[in-house]
Amino acid sequence: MPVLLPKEFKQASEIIEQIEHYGYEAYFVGGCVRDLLLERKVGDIDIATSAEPHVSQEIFEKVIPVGLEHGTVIVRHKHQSYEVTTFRVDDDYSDQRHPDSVKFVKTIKQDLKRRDFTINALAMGKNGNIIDPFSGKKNLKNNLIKAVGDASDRFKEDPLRIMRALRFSSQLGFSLEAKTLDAMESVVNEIETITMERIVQETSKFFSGVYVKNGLYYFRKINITKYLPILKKNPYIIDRLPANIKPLNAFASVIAMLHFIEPDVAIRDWVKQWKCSNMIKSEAENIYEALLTYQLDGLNRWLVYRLHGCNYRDFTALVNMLFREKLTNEKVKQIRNSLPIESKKDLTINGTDLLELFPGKTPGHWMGETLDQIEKEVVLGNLSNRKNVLKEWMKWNLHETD
Ligand SMILES: Nc1ccn([C@@H]2O[C@H](COP(=O)(O)OP(=O)(O)OP(=O)(O)O)[C@@H](O)[C@H]2O)c(=O)n1
Repeated sequence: MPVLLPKEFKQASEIIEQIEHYGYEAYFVGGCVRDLLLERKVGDIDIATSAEPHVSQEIFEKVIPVGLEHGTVIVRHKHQSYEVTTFRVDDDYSDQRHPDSVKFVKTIKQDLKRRDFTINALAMGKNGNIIDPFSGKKNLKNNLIKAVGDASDRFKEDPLRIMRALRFSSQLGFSLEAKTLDAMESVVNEIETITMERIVQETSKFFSGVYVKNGLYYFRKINITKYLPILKKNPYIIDRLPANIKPLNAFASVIAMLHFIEPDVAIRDWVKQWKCSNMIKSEAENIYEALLTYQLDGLNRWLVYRLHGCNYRDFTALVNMLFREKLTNEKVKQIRNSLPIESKKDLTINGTDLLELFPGKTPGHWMGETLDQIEKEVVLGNLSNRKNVLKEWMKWNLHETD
């Protein structure tokens, strides 16, 4: 029975129709078919075709040649982007892969054969008919992650697939088939050959999985910590993860959690060794600061004021995991909405006012420090954000000669 196509697939099927019109084959492939069959939210819609990239470039008006040597172009259609890739086999999935590692092949079946897991080796025609040479549908039904063909070969082609398997077990809650798991265990050391950027991407998806507890079971089982920076020297950190671990959306939150569990490993060391951006570093510090404040004082206005909005959800999850509380996102938002100011800029006084008030003083650190103090008092509700009130406060607390 063909699958009923949702709107986004119907629009994408216009691309398939167009390719077929020119006498070539084309199918939806990979994660989008898997997620459609699982009734999960579908991410990118990828298309595989017998047409070579130069043909796609001729067929479509808006084509971005993102990886011609690997057979990939992006087709823009009705304001959406679709990766269209020629049927191929690939012996090398690394970032620095050599163009010679890719060979174009004739059939969709050959293309599906080089893919990592049976649940990802599914193709679907424009009318929803499924092509499933490796029983991917059965494995989806049985919640099983099973490598296509020889598992060791699949993992040796791209050791990142070991992390992908763990990531799918965390996202989908699936089990790992015995031979697939054995193969992962026996080649797990090859993880060290992969660039940190790819490892971080997968680890981040791993910790955001709804079934992260399930994923962690396999993570521990294959001893992957032996081959990951920092964790190889401190494997106990993983054992100390909260038993009621919850999904975390951002990798910064994962770093904050790991640093909270083992404060001897600094956030800057995680960031350096896992080659993360400065943005991840500052968000990790922001969340960690909030966790420490919570541990000392509980949820207060100052904590919420300092915490970046993008971190609310993960902070709430971390509090519930690490302190076994029942904090809700709504509670945090409620406090945020009750704050008298959103940032220092909203204070009714500024540096110029300070200098006017104390003409004898020379500009310096005292100005920033005073404004910091006032900011905190206003946020905590101890001072009203009215110019005359703040001026009065300063007269009492600061002296001309200080
Ligand atoms: N190392 C890899 C990476 C990808 N693939 C294949 O390429 C498809 C697309 O890969 P990608 O977009 O990275 O992952 P998805 O499986 O689509 O999952 P998601 O989009 O959720 O990350 C996969 O389904 C799989 O068939 C593979 O065989 N080996």
